Amino acid sequence: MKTVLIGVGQAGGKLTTALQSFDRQMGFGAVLDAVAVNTAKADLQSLPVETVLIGQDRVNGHGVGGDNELGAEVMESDQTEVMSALDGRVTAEAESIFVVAGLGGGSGSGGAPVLAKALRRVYDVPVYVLGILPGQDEGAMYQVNAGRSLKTIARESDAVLLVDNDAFRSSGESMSEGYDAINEAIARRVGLLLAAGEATEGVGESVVDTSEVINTLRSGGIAALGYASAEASPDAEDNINTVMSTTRRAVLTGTSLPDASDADSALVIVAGEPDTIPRKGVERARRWVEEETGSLQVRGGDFPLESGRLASLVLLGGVERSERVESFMERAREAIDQAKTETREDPKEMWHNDDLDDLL
Ligand SMILES: Nc1nc2c(ncn2[C@@H]2O[C@H](COP(=O)(O)OP(=O)(O)OP(=O)(O)O)[C@@H](O)[C@H]2O)c(=O)[nH]1
Repeated sequence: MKTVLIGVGQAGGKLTTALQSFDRQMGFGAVLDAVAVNTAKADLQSLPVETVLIGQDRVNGHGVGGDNELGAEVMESDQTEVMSALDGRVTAEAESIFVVAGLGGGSGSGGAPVLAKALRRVYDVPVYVLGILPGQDEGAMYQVNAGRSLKTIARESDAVLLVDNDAFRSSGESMSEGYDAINEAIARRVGLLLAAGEATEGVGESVVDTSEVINTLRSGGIAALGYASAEASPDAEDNINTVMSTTRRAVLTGTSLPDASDADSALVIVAGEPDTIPRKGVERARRWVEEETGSLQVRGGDFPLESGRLASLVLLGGVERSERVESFMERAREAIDQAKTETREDPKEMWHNDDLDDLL
C-alpha cells in the first residue's frame, strides 16, 4: 500500500521517521513521503523529513504541554500550512495516508483528529491514524487525553491502527528508555503490512494485495496488528506447524493491542520465501483466526520475501468491543472520575455518553 506519512507531535514525528527508515532499509518503496508537524520547535529539529511548525502565535515553538484542546485549536487554525506542505507529496500513486501520533500528549492527541478530518475532505484515498496509547503507569492526564482523542479519531478517520506502548515494553525498562526499541518494533510490523500488498506483479494469486488490507479496515473503528516469526525449513510441508504457531503467537502475544482478539474482520499474511510457504498451513491458520476472532470475514495471503524465516502478520479490524479497548476506556474514565468524582457507568457506554467528551 503506497502511503504518505504525517507524524503529529513528538511521538508521531519519531515513529514516522522510524517507519520511513525501515521502508528504505528494506527497499520496499511503500512509503512515498513523510512530513512531521509539531508545536515544539526542538522536537522537529532532528527529524530527517519535511517539517511544519504550527501554533507559533500561541505557544511560540514551545509545545502545548499536554493540553490537547489547545493542540486541536492550533491544528485547526494552521491547517492550511500543513495542507500546503502536503501538496505534491500525496501523488496519484498514493493509496492511503497515515496520520501518526501519540494519543497521550497534547499536539499529536489534539492535532491528529483535526488533521484526519481535513485530509478526508480533500483526498479520495483512505485516511488512517496510527495511534499510540499511553502505558498504564503514565499519569491521569495522558489517559484522559488518549481516551478523548481515541473516541474522536475513531469517528474522524477511516480506521485507527492502535498500538499500546505497554505491548512492546521490556521488563524493567522505563517507558522513555524503551521508546526507540518500541518504535522499531512498530515500524517493522506496520512497514511489512504496507509493503505486503506491493509485491503483486507477476506472482501467484495467493499473494496478498493492497485492496485486501483496505477491505479489512473498511468497517472503520479500531484495528490492531499482530506479528511473530520463526526459522523456516526449506521444505514447505515441514512448515505447516510453524505457520500455525507464528499465527497463534501473532494474535495472542505479539499484538499491538494485547487481549484484543474479538474482531469484525481479519487478514492473515504469511511472509517468507514462496517455496517455503505451506498452502495447507496458511489455510489452517486462516481458519484458526476465524475461530479466535469470531469473524467470518478472514482473508489470507502470502508476502514473498527473501528470508530464511517465516512470519505471520495478522491485521484485525473492528476490535473496539474487545476487553482491551474497554479496559483502556475505563482507565481514561477513572482518571476523569479522580478529578470530578462522578457516578460509575458501564464502560461500553463510554462510546455513547458524554463523560468523556469528544474533542471536536
Ligand atoms: N511509542 C512511542 N511513544 C512515545 C514516544 N514519545 C512519546 N511517546 C508517548 O506519547 C505520549 C506523549 O505524546 P508526545 O508525542 O510526547 O506529545 P506531543 O503530541 O508532542 O504533545 P505536547 O508535548 O503536549 O506538545 C505519551 O503517552 C508517551 O508515552 C516515542 O518515541 N514512541
